[in-house]
Amino acid sequence: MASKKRGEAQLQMVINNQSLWDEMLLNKGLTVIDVYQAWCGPCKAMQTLFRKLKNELNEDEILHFAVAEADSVVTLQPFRDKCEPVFLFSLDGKIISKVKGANAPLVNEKVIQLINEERKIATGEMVRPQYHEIMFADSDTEDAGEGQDENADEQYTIAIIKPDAVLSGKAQEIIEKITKAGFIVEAKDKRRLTEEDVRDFYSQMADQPDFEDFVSFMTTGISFILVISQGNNQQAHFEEQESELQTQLEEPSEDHPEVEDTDTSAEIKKKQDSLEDYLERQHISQFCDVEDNSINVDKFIDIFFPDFKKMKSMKLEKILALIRPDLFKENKKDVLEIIENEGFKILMQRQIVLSEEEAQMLCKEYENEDFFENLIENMTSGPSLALVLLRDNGLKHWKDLLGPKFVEEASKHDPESLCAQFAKESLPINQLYGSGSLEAAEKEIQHFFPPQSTLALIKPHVSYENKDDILKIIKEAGFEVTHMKETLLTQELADCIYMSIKTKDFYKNVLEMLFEGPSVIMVLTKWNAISEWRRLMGPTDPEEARLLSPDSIRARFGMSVLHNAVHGASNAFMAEESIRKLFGELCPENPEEN
Ligand SMILES: Nc1ncnc2c1ncn2[C@@H]1O[C@H](COP(=O)(O)OP(=O)(O)OP(=O)(O)O)[C@@H](O)[C@H]1O
Repeated sequence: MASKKRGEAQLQMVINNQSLWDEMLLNKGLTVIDVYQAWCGPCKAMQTLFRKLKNELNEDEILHFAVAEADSVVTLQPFRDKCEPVFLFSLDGKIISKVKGANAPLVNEKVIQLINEERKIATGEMVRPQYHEIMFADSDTEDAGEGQDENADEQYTIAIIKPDAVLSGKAQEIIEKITKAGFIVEAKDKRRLTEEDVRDFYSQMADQPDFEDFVSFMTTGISFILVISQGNNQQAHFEEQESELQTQLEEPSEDHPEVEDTDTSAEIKKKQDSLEDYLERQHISQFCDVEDNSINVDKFIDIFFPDFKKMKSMKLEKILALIRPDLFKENKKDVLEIIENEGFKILMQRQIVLSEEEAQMLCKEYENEDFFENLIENMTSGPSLALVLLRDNGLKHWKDLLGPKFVEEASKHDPESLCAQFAKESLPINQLYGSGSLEAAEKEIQHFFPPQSTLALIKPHVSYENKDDILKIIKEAGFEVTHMKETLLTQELADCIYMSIKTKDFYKNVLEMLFEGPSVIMVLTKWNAISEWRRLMGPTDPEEARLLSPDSIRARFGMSVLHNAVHGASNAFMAEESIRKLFGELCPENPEEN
């Protein structure tokens, strides 16, 4: 599609959406992918190496090269906004290795080694190794150079919250404490443990006299089983914990008799690293048992979460969620808080009174129920809140959180589910809705949040110094930078962008300002993009912006009415006209209504 990439197309396939990414994974043999950012483009320097490898190895069947824009592919989300190029190696449908930075010798060596292996596998000289898929950690602190199998780096702990804590409603509190301390709950399940599970997990206690009683206690009720990782932000909690521990040192109590005066900062640091120690300090270790021996952890992950590795590699999923009218009216804040605490990012939200058709579409599964008519009436009676949620494994997590569809079942078997917690008399079903599948989610999001494109411009006076800051703000606001180029505008282009002020006295000043240097011209896409971008820009006059909208771009980077940092199309007609003029046939038309 983008003509600037036409010259590269022969060497590198262009991946600019998730389905092309998924298709690429089906490539036979090895694919080397240059993951790039829209504003800096693919790594030109490495293309020389790729061309050389392509010619010298002469293995077009099993050696492919690709460029993938981090912003357009959901899987590549962890690489967004990173300045350094990243090269991924895809083999046999898995990303098995990663090289950070334009490290030509390392990439060269890896390609040659992997192609040699492929050749041997093809001739039967060697068996295909079990490749481990690497995880894409969103971390700036990883070493530059070769990325490793990040699975090997992940240290997991299994925690079991016992039935008595679940029964007394303490489980959620414990999980909240753990996450607040900076640990990450990677997977969570509620289940009644079998006798075999308990004997296996607690095998070290098997010779204790009351072990049989313990087994029967553990198997009588529901436990919570968690896979926990350390998380990068634990350091942020370190100071808090350190001061807590220092207080304990200063005021020894019966609860902490073992803490000695000689406890140093290093010792404290060691303590904050262990979940077990943390639970002990919080006096909740009697409710939650921990296993952190890596061999056992691996074994129990396979037993309790057979899909865990698959789940980890599933990456981010976008779903549509809906808070039905009664719940929206009464408990909107509580629900939104839970959504955020559960690690969902709210990408878009919109208050909407559903049409009858829309209500029927979302309630199709109940169409044969007695209460269907009542349900549709209820759903169209007032505003609902539609949300686009993003999270690792989002579809399943949202379903688990909602719990059963019917209130009766939820209250009986899953009282902690949102269905039970937020039940209302008006409906026998869950007050919250979630997409049934990823395919349904895509359609529903498209329906409720149709994407719109607008033209945006970073004016010359800030295009050099503040471009990156402004782009960061744009991305954080959820815009997709669909197209971008840096150019010195001609009068013809300026006339098109500013057609509505061409007759104004100050237009000559506007032209002068535009000719001061290159502008960054972009197509920004998201739901409601035209008005959202104008809101993000702020009022025309930066002085007014600083008063009325201090976080806006013009408030932060504008100097005067003329030098006010950014421009945005005022309406759909202007957006379409100027996009067509500046980017030609590249951009699809906006939907009728947005
Ligand atoms: N009185 C003025 N004197 C000088 N320049 C002005 C004046 N009014 C507007 N401008 C400039 O002309 C641009 C276009 O004016 P318009 O009235 O369309 O404002 P806007 O819609 O807020 O801004 P934009 O169209 O750039 O997004 C403004 O961004 C500003 O730089």
